[in-house]
This record gives sequence, structure tokens and C-alpha cells, in this order.
Amino acid sequence: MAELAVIGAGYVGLTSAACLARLGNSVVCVDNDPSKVDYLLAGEVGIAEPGLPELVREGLSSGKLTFTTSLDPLRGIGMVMLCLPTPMAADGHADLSVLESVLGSLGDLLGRDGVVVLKSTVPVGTAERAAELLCRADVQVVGNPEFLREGFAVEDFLHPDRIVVGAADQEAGDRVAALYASTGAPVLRTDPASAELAKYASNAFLAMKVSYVNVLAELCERLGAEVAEVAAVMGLDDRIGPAFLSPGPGWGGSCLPKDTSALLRTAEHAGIDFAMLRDAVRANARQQAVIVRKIRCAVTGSASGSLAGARIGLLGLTFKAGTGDLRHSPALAIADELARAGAVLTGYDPGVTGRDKVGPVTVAGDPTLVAKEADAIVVLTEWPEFRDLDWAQLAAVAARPVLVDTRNLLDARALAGTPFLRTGVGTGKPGEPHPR
Ligand SMILES: NC(=O)C1=CN([C@@H]2O[C@H](COP(=O)(O)OP(=O)(O)OC[C@H]3O[C@@H](n4cnc5c(N)ncnc54)[C@H](O)[C@@H]3O)[C@@H](O)[C@H]2O)C=CC1
Ligand SMILES: O=C(O)[C@H]1O[C@H](OP(=O)(O)OP(=O)(O)OC[C@H]2O[C@@H](n3ccc(=O)[nH]c3=O)[C@H](O)[C@@H]2O)[C@H](O)[C@@H](O)[C@@H]1O
Repeated sequence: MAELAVIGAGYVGLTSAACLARLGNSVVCVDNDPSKVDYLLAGEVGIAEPGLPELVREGLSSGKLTFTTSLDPLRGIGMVMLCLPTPMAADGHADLSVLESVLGSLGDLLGRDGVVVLKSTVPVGTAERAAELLCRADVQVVGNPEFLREGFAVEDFLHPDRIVVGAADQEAGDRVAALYASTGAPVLRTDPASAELAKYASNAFLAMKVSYVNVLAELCERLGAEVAEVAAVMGLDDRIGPAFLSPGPGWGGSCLPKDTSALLRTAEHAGIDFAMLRDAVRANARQQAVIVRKIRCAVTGSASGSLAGARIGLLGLTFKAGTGDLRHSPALAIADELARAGAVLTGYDPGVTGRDKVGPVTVAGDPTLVAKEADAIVVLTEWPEFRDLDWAQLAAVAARPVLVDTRNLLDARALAGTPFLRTGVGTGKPGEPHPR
């Protein structure tokens, strides 16, 4: 088993460190946020990832996992895995400044024949650039992109669909592949550029799939078709598959927006017009306007009605169910737009606790408070527990029984016996108002 360091204790770094410790490796996890390191050392995990607190505590008590703010304990180490942020720069490129500054310090620390593993999502050419920054002929850089989803981080890390190892040097690639041997996942050995591109290609494809179904949903509304039925037919074709065919308020999160943007910049730089990806990004920005128009119609009866002073209750603030992550949340983009139109917003999200306010939204600790005197309730995140709410009680406290379900979460059964008039997405059924 290896001794390795993981730098960055966020969604990817903390999950990788804890899971690699579970798989028998000795892991030192470095983060430059002292308060994060303090609570991790106390066995506390600041993110909602099922199974992660247990793995962190197990690693701490077995001695296989430790946390520090300092790079000093890495002196002489054989392998360092970088799980650092690569956010969107102002011009849309991936901002590699954090990664580059850490790489600049690693050259003097790594042991002989060391390996640097790039787990962060990085543009093509980064492995090569990293080797230059390390300035060590004996050290190899290996691309090992991560595909975990938030909310399923541990499950996805321990049972991945595939492991990608992009290495120019066979032996260094073998050492990285060996970390995952016990997962039994297929390992794809590639050159570093292919590994780097494969990560962006996967996220961009997922984004395009969701944009495709969102535009299809609009078409269904115009034509009187049902998007759920159309998607069910498509999804049973093995070549298409059923995942990522649920329409909603648009794709968000910490990665799909930045990664589509970075891939577009990469393509531009390479002289390739990636028009379909650009259209998917545009459709995603437009989706929020589509939803706001739907809400406006449901509340005022007209696509040009005024929302000034309307009390709107939002169910769901995160970018998807199962996470507390608010980064690039379509729900918040929609909230901002509604607030600009003069609406007064209250919101509830099971993943968001300990906050009074998120952007323009006053956070309530209970869905009933969101419904109280509301002119409309809008479901923005697909938390399954919203299906089981007492909708009759919510109708009783609301000012008006208006419901906009942007995730098509609620069916007739959940709303049976309530006066709610539901507006869904991509539904052309008679009786469902569909704004034109
Ligand atoms: N969040 C996700 O679901 C996935 C993210 N990725 C990629 O993994 C990379 C990391 O993403 P996340 O884990 O989500 O980021 P994050 O923002 O959750 O965590 C990054 C961590 O790095 C720490 N950090 C920042 N600068 C540092 C420095 N100079 N030294 C030490 N620690 C430092 C931060 O304090 C933070 O704890 C990104 O490239 C992202 O695109 C890949 C797959 C999934
Ligand atoms: O690189 C990353 O960070 C990760 O990005 C995504 O994972 P994640 O950001 O956790 O979110 P997803 O589950 O992919 O959802 C992305 C967005 O698409 C939306 N979505 C997804 C599926 C769908 O059918 N409809 C839909 O609107 C979600 O609500 C969410 O806003 C990818 O799924 C991961 O494989 C990848 O590792």
C-alpha cells in the first residue's frame, strides 16, 4: 500500500483521502484552510456526503489518515495527488493559479522518482506544464481525472464506472492505477492529453444532454406532448440511456458551468467551432428566463404581468437534490431574477441549514413557513421529501393555491385532494397552463 499526500480537502480531496485510507493507504491530507483542518482533525466533516464522516473518523482512529495545513510533512514523499480548485476565470478559461502555485512548492519536497497525480479537472497541456513547474527530471506527472457526483461522492469513488490514468511513463501510470486495484473498476490507460480532454468531454456531454431535454420540454409545451413520455421512449434505447433526461431549471453546480466554459475556450484556441456546446450553454442561460416566465404566468395570468410585491415561496435552493452546495445553483439565479422583478422570496432547502438569508431569499426552517401567505410555491430542487409534504396543509396556509414544479417532481397523487393548480415543465396536458 502506498503512502501519499492529497492536497485540497474539498469534495474531491476529502473523499479521495478518506477512501484511499479505507483502501489501506497511508494518507496525509493538506488544506490551507486552518479552520477546516481543525474540524477535520476533530472528525467533523463540513459537507453533506453520505458515508464520508464515518470514513474520516475511521481513518483518523486507525492512523491511516491525517490532516495538516503545512506542506512540510510531505518532504520525501513518493506520491502527491492534487485536488485543488480550478474555477472559471473572468474570461471563461480554467483558472490554474492555485494549482500552479502549489506545484511551484512541490519540486523541492517530493522524494526521488516521485509522482504527482492531477485529480483536479485541468485543460489539455496541464500535465506538461506541471512537469515544467516541478523542474525535476525524475518526477512524473499523471492525469487521473475524477468523475464523482456530489451527494454520491463516496459511493462513486469506491465503485467508479471507470478509472482514467493518463501517463506518459508506464511505471508512474502503474503506481497510480494500483491505488484503485481493489475497486475492480476498468482502468483506461491513456496519454495525459486524452485523460485531460476526456474529463471535459464527459461533463460537457452531460450538460448538452440536459440542455437538449430542456429545449425538448419547451417544444412539448408548444405541441401538446409530454416530455416524460418522450424521454421514457428515448431512454429505453441503449444508445441514449435514461440518465440526464429530466427537464428542470437548468444545469448548475461547481463543475458543469465552469467545465463547459473551459472546453469552449480550449476549442476556440484550437480553432474549432464547438457550436453545439455553445448552444447548450446558451440554452441553459435561457432556461432560467423560461422558468421565470412560467412563474410570472402562473402568478399573474400573463407573460407580462408584474411580480412586484408577489410573495413567492421557494422549495429547494441548492443546484440539485442531495447536496448543500449552492455554487452556480439555477435556483438562486431564478431567485435573483424574481427579486429583480420585485417578488418577496422565502425559501426552504433540507441541505441548507444555519443561514438566515441566501442571496435575496429569506431562509425558513420549515416548508410551512415558505407556503404561509404565498402567492405561489415554486419547486426548484428535486428533493424527494418534497413529494411527502402535507400539500393540503400547505394549501391551507398559502394565499393562493398556485404551484410551479420546475422539476416535475409532484404527480397527481401527491396533490390529490388539494386545490393546487400545478404548472409543470414540458407538459402539454389539457388543464395544465403552459405559457406561450
Ligand atoms: N465537486 C465535484 O463534484 C467534483 C470536482 N472535480 C474537480 O476537482 C477539483 C476540486 O474540486 P472540489 O473538491 O469541488 O473543490 P472544493 O472547493 O470543494 O475544495 C478545494 C479545497 O482546496 C483547498 N485549497 C485551496 N487552495 C489551497 C492551497 N493553496 N493549498 C491547499 N489547499 C487549498 C480549499 O480550502 C478547499 O478545501 C476541481 O478541479 C473540480 O473541477 C472533479 C470531479 C467532481
Ligand atoms: O466534475 C464534476 O464536478 C462532476 O460534475 C457532475 O456532477 P455534479 O456537479 O455533482 O452534478 P450532476 O448530478 O451531474 O448534476 C448537474 C446539474 O444537472 C442537473 N440535471 C441533471 C440531470 C438531469 O436529468 N436533469 C438536470 O437538470 C442537476 O440538477 C444539476 O444542476 C458530473 O455528473 C460528475 O460526473 C462530475 O464528476
